[in-house]
Amino acid sequence: MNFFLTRWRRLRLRVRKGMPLRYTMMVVVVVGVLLPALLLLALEQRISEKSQQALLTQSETALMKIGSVSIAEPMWVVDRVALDAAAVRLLESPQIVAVRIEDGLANTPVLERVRADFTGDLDRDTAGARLSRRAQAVMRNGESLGTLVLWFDADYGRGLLQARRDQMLVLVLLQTLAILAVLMPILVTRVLRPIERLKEHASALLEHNLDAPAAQLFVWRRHDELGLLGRHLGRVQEELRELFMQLGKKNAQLQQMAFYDQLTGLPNRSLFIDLVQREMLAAERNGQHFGIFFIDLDRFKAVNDSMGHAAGDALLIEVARRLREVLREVDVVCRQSGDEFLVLVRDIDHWESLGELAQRILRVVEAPVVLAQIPVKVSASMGIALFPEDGRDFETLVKNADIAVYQAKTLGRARYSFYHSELNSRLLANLELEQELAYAIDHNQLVLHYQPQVDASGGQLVAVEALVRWQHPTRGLLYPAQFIGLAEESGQIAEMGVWTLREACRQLADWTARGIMVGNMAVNVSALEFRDHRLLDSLQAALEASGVPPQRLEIEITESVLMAETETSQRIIERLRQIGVGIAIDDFGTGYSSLAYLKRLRPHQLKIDRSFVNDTETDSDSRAIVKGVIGLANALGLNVVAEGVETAEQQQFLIEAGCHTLQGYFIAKPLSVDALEDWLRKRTA
Ligand SMILES: Nc1nc2c(ncn2[C@@H]2O[C@H](COP(=O)(O)O[C@H]3[C@@H](O)[C@H](n4cnc5c(=O)[nH]c(N)nc54)O[C@@H]3COP(=O)(O)O)[C@@H](O)[C@H]2O)c(=O)[nH]1
Repeated sequence: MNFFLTRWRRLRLRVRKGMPLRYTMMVVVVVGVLLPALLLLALEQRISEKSQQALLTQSETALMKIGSVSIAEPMWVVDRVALDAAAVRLLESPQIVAVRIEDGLANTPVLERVRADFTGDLDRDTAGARLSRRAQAVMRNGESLGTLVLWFDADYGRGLLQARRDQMLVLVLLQTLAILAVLMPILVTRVLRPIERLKEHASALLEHNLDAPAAQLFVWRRHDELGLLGRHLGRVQEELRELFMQLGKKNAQLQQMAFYDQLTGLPNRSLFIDLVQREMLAAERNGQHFGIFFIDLDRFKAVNDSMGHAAGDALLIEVARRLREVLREVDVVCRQSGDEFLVLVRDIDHWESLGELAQRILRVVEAPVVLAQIPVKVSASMGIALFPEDGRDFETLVKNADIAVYQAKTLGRARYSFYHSELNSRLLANLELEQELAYAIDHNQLVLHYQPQVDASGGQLVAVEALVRWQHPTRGLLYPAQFIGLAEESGQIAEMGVWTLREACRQLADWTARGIMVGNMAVNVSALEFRDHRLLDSLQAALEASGVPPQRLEIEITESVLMAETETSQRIIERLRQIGVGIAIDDFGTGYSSLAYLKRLRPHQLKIDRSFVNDTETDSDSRAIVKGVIGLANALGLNVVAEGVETAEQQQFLIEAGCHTLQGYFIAKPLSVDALEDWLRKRTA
């Protein structure tokens, strides 16, 4: 029961949701054929029932008549054998169940015959309307001989009707099946299948599966409504395919723009982040490692500035090509920004392999690139961070790789460096110091110490060199080595230089005003400051503000300034000479000393580097170099200062070699203003 209930519910649900067309059609055909036929059948049954009832009544009347006529003669002659035979003959009629002949003669027994297959009771069944009883007088020549009683089977008529209904039902079913057999194939081929195809076609369109076979192969030749619909769908499909093709192209373009660098064609940072994050998930799952290389081109800005942006672009394109070439298929390189590239190095078997790959990258980058027909050599500095050791998220990994780049640059560029946490703390400390330096410049935490330079022959003070110190509130007195590099990197060196010039000139003016004779004032100017045309303005402002004559100011520049001589530095040197400010070449002999620039720039003084002075006691080569520099300076009419004089022997050697000026701890260390004044007082005392 439950089974049928569930089926019925399911069917109702299906019907409510919408039965497949095939079933609907079958139901329509079956119901459409079967229902009228059944109605007709029912009607016909009703009519037949009525007409048959009349026929049966007539037939019963006729049987009564025939029966009474057939028994009249045997009754007259009182032939009981013939009478019995007549009763038996009457029973042969299927309508008659029992026959009773009641003779009118006294003492003549009633003759009753019942059909052999009848098992009921005549009186009871008559009362129950299963039998109908009819009686008729038997007449002969107007005289009543007795009574004939017949019992008729009431079910006989119903049986006939039932048999007829069954036959009709079979006919109706056969007719329905015949109609189904003829109609259904026609409906299937002409309606259902085309609709099915249309449905598949529309579904394929809906799923954007424009190359699905249903959408591709079906050609509609019919000219009816379905054919028209099919052809329309075909056209829609064509138009959609065209539209999707265009959309696909546009999408690809957008993807290219959103995820790839337009200049180099490499993945951009967004795509790279995505790939690295996926790699992290996979690596975490499988317990693997991978590396992030941060590549920064060295002196790319110089190429851009000197050769133009087109050359800079060409260089980046070429570097990107080389990186792609040198990396394995599984690795991913992206352009992060400007001259910075990031590489995701997958499937690392051992750390050494990372170093080897980094080395290969450095080599390919260093191969000369021809830009505007000039072969240009660039190098790269690289930082390497490892997952998961150096970071478990993208930002940390890249930040640490960047810190390692900083380390590689600090170590002299054109190399790679692995990140380690110590680097991070050093960088953080530097960053902190960098921020504090800005505050220090504005809040008078910088001080100048002055180191005396004395005449070699007479020992008189001829100049002092101003050397900057940082009186740090918590770290104590900091020396230039601890913050000049930072100031140069952060650009704060320019501001610091302005302050130094102003303070040195102010102090010189103060000493002069107080009658303290220190000679000239030497101020160090870094290579970076020298490339900034604002140096001249601040220098002139310092001279004007203090009233110090330009001839009493000496600017110390290193050989590196002259080596990287730019238009600006050339102009500055030229202008300094015009103003009358002295130029001293610091650390002379340590760089690529060129006689050509000495001739061109005509500095007024050379300062022999203290490494040569230190070695004069032990190394004959150093002695020869010192003598050579002194000879050269004499020949060019330049003053020579020996720096780093630490012993009496060194001083003696330098005096004998003909050096003009001496500076070093043996004479005096760099001194604060008060200490210098004390030192002077003691000398004159
Ligand atoms: N742009 C600027 N650079 C500056 C400024 N002040 C200093 N500097 C640069 O820092 C360098 C280091 O300076 P400092 O630590 O002050 O060292 C000087 C002397 O202390 C040291 N010196 C002098 N005599 C001796 C000696 O006998 N032995 C020895 N071991 N060291 C000695 O030499 C430094 C001065 O040398 P130099 O400049 O070559 O004359 C300094 O070199 C500058 O480059 C600044 O204000 N601006």
